[in-house]
Amino acid sequence: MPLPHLSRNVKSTHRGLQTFFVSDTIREDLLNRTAECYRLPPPETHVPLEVHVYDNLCPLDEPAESHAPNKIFGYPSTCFRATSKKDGQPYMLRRIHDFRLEDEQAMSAVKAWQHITHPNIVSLREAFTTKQFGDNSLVFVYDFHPTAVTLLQKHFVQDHSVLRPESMLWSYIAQIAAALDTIHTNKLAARILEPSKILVTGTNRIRLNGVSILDLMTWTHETDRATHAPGAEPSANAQMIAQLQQEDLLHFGQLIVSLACGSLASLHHMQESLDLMVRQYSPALRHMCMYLLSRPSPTKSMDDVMALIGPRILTEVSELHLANDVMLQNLSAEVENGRLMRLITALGFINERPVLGMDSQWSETGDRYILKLFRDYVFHQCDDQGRPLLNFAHVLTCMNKLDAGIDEKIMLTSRDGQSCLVVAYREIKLCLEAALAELTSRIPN
Ligand SMILES: Nc1ncnc2c1ncn2[C@@H]1O[C@H](COP(=O)(O)OP(=O)(O)OP(=O)(O)O)[C@@H](O)[C@H]1O
Repeated sequence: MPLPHLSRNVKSTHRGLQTFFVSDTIREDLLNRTAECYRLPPPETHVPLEVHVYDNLCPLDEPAESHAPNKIFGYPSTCFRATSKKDGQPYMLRRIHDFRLEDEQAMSAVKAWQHITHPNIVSLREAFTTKQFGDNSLVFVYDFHPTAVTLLQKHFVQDHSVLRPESMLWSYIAQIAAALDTIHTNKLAARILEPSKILVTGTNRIRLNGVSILDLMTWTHETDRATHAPGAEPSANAQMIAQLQQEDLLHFGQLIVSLACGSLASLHHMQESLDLMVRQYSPALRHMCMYLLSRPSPTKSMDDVMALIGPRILTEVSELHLANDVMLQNLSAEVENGRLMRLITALGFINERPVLGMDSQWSETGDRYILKLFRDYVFHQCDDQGRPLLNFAHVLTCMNKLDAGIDEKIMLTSRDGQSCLVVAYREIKLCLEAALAELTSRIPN
């Protein structure tokens, strides 16, 4: 019988430990993510103890001397990781400083975004106003993606242009297009497609960050008031959305050009940048950018963009399936380990238990004696010279066989070497179940 997650052609003693566990890269990534969720703020950081239903605030931005207005929002903005007191989960709080929301009705602008769940959009949870920062602040709450960096941090911090692999660009394009398609279908516009407002996690997974902020902020400004006001012409709002969607397509094109040329300055000399793209990339990529950068028109839409991406979406889908297979493989190894952990715990409950009821010999007698010898057989093996053998593969193989309760027999020897027992894993499994049942029956109600 093939044992779970053990290769059939390799001797158990020759298999590396990594066969039995989640891969080092994935483990390290997950550990870093967990650490990031619990990272403490640097000493002397002044943050409120709690804001609305969130506490444990930890700043995510670099410490700044002063809070200059953010270029995108027009107001200073700072980001925090914080823990929700409602569900204990970490969230990302974006505070817009010193922003007075004139009309609570403006909050309706975030409602439409709260319903959007998309793998390439950072989900918006809620927005609220607060005085807990000592001013009138507006706060947007998003999902927290530990260890995320922005596209700006990942691709534009160096002071020289670096060309990007085309496959990576198409992957970004497919993901951004998927996000925009959902946004536009929901009669909304992203409005912000800036490298500093796109998050990257893992290898190349990206998410649009900061959705809804401009919708809410401009709602309170005179420009939007008329279109959102009760009784306003519905077509006025639809027109405005259509215009903002066209701007999304332009910004999308600019983003690709700057990524392809490896510099934000490339947008200041567009013709030169497009010429560079002709030399370095496929005609399809340039064609895509030309379409996105073309003059807005009622017929220009995400549908056409999707058609232009065409077969490259299949590459993206295949890559995702492959990544999913790897994850599933890693997950199954960990599920096996969880199962074995339960068996080892059961042995721990029984072995060396000093007393059960009035019986001080319980763990040394009957079925339990076999379990004690089995424990020695699994964990306390020595070589000919009596030196300890720490063979993980042996432990896992034994525990897998015990779990399966197979008929294979093994020889168990007492510590003094005076007695030997030949028992099948099936019998050891029965002993374990019986001893555990006896322990369970003693648990007070
Ligand atoms: N939802 C999130 N989950 C995890 N980290 C986030 C999230 N949103 C932002 N961050 C991190 O917080 C930091 C600040 O984000 P922000 O959007 O302010 O970027 P920025 O580069 O400081 O841009 P700006 O100059 O516009 O303030 C970034 O390092 C970013 O990676």
